[in-house]
Amino acid sequence: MLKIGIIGCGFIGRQICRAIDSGAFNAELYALFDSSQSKALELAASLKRCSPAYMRIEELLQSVDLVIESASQNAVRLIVPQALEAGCDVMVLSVGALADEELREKLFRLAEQNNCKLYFPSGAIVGIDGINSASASEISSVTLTTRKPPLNLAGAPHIEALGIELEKIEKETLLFEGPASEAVKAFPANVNVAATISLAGIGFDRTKVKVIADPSLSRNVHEITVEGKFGKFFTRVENVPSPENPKTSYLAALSAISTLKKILNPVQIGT
Ligand SMILES: NC(=O)C1=CN([C@@H]2O[C@H](COP(=O)(O)OP(=O)(O)OC[C@H]3O[C@@H](n4cnc5c(N)ncnc54)[C@H](O)[C@@H]3O)[C@@H](O)[C@H]2O)C=CC1
Ligand SMILES: O=C([O-])CC(=O)C(=O)O
Repeated sequence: MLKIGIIGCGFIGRQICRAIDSGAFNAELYALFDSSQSKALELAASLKRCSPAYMRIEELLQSVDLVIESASQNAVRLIVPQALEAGCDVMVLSVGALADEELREKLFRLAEQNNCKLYFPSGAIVGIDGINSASASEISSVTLTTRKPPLNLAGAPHIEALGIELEKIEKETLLFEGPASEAVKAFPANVNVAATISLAGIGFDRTKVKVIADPSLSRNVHEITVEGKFGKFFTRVENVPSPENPKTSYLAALSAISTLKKILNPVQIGT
C-alpha cells in the first residue's frame, strides 16, 4: 500500500489527511511533519482510522513512497530536493517556488535521475487541462487575473513593501501587473496558481498576471484567458476561501485530494 508523508499540517494538509482518514483511498497515511510540532500532533490525534507518526524530515523521507508538500515555498526549496534524492514521489502545492529557474531545473533533473514523479495539482484554478492540451501545439498568450477580498492579500511581500493599507481599499484596485515570475514572489501565498499555469503553458516570463483587491468580493476569483493555434478559451472560478486560512481556496485542497485519487486509480480521466 502506498505510504504517504505530509509536510505542512495547515488547511490543505488537514483536508488531505481527513480524506485519507475517511477510508476512501488505498493508501496509508504514514507520517506527518510541520515546523509547528503541536499542529501535527493535534492533527494526528483528531484522526479516526489513521495513526500517522510525527517524524523528523530525514526519517520521514526514508519511510514513505509519496511526500505531499502543503507547507510553503521555503519548504519546497529545503525539503523537496532531499525527498527526490531519497527516491520519493512528491506532490507540490507551493508551486510558486518553481519560479526560481535553478531550483526548477534541479527538481526536474533529480526527478529524472531518481525515477520519481513530481505532481503539481491544478490547485485553486480551472483550465489546466485546456492549457495542457493547447500546449501540444502553439500557445500565443496566457493571462491570469486574480481578484481577492483585500484582507486575503494581507502579509504579501508586495503589500508590505509598498505599505498598502488593505483595510482602506474601498473599490476594485489593481495592485500588481507583471509576469508570473514576479507575481509569485510578490504574492507567494496568493498566486501559486500563476506558477502552475506557467509550468503547463508558456513559462514564467510570458505568462501575464494581474492581482486585484476587490472589497465587494467574498470569494477568491481566478480568470484565465489562453490563446493559441487551438483557438481561445476563458475560465473563471469563484472560490470559497478556507475559513482557517482565507488566502487559500477550498478548491486547492480538493485538487490535491483529486490528484491523489488520480495517482492511485488505474483509470485516468481528463488531460
Ligand atoms: N497550488 C495552489 O493552487 C495553491 C497553493 N497554496 C499553497 O499551499 C501551501 C499550503 O497552504 P495552506 O494549507 O493553506 O497553508 P497554511 O498556512 O494553512 O498551512 C501551512 C502549514 O505548513 C507549515 N509550514 C510552513 N513552512 C514549513 C516548513 N518549512 N516546514 C514544515 N512546515 C512548514 C506551517 O506551520 C503550517 O502549519 C501554501 O504554500 C500555499 O500558499 C495555497 C492555495 C492554492
Ligand atoms: O487558493 C487560491 O485562491 C490561490 C492561492 O492562494 C494560490 O494560488 O496561492
